Amino acid sequence: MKNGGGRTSRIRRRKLFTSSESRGVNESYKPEFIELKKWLKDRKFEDTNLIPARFPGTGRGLMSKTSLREGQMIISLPESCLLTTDTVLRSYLGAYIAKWQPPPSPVLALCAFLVSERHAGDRSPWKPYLEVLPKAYTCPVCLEPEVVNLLPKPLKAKAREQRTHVQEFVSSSRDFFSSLQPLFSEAVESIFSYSALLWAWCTVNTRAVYRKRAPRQCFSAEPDTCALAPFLDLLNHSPDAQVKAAFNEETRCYEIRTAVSCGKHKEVLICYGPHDNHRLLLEYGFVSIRNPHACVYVSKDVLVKYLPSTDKRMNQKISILEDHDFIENLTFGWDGPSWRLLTALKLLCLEAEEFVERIVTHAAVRRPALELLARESRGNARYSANLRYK
Ligand SMILES: C[S@@+](CC[C@H](N)C(=O)[O-])C[C@H]1O[C@@H](n2cnc3c(N)ncnc32)[C@H](O)[C@@H]1O
Repeated sequence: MKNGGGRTSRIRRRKLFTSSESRGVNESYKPEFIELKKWLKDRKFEDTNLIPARFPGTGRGLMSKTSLREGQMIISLPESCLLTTDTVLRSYLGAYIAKWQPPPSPVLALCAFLVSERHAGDRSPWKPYLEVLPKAYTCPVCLEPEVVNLLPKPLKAKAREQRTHVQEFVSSSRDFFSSLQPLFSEAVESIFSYSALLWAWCTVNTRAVYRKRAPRQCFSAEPDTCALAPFLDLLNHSPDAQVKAAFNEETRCYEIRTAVSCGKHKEVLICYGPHDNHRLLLEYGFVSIRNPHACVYVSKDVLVKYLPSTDKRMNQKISILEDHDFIENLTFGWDGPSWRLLTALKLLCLEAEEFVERIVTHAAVRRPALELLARESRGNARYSANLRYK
């Protein structure tokens, strides 16, 4: 078949891309969404202008039924719909958490509750929510080692760290799960299996909204900031989405308002944060094609490889950068090198005399010397960013 490369086929391709990106296929008729809507209504959630739909670019998300005005409330989810550590403490797990030593983390409590409720099946009051949760995830911890091996080096290292973290999270919680045995007729090992806990961990990590709770004695010192927000958690990410999202202490609802107007039948997106694609893949299992925060990580090996091998001070310079946490997260973005990368490069490129004068002989004031380099680099990074847009 001939591969069309002419002007007409380019225009056709472009049109297809634009229309398929904005048009979603309504999924609100699906039984699981009808059940979810009833469940939300029972908990005083008012109907919204949004419906579940599937989009070619982003997958399942929420679509506007009507056009939306700037500042319009699009979701107001009552506290009673949120799944938080309060929900867990009020449940049958509460007494077990309260007496367990050392205290479990807030995330462990949420994961244990999710696994236990999913195991309860039809008996779970959370069933309509559990039914719409993804069955599997695409975060690196879920990928086969051969796939992880194909990732760029710094990301590969972070993906392996994530796997180790989850494995430790599960193995260090085994005794806690054993303590829950009186609640179940089946063996807890089969209920709280690695795959069940991996699913729960990914559910919390890819879907939870930020809702800070004061520390409590029954939990470990890790911050308690995750809340699962049914329906609201169907919103996909766009780096340039403009919405305002926060828990309103007066209305006791998690509220989302548009910051700009939005057309009818468009996907409504929120911004998960100014994340680069490494972070999006690690935390959410996807990458964003036109990501203004996309960047390339520069490893220590690459830095050393392209600097003069004759520099006798290279090892000393590298260890100064390591000591001051300036060897990780060095990146090139759309605007050129980040100020961290510029700082590292400045230090590594200092001539012997200047290096001795500015850094070595002032060992006691090394931090301020580095800070000065960093400040100069911040200025340069901003300057190169401005140049790009002129
Ligand atoms: C809070 S959920 C959003 C709803 C989700 N799409 C669903 O079907 O349940 C976050 C997950 O949605 C997916 N996602 C969000 N934004 C995306 C995007 N721009 N492109 C592709 N997938 C996206 C990722 O799998 C991410 O982990």
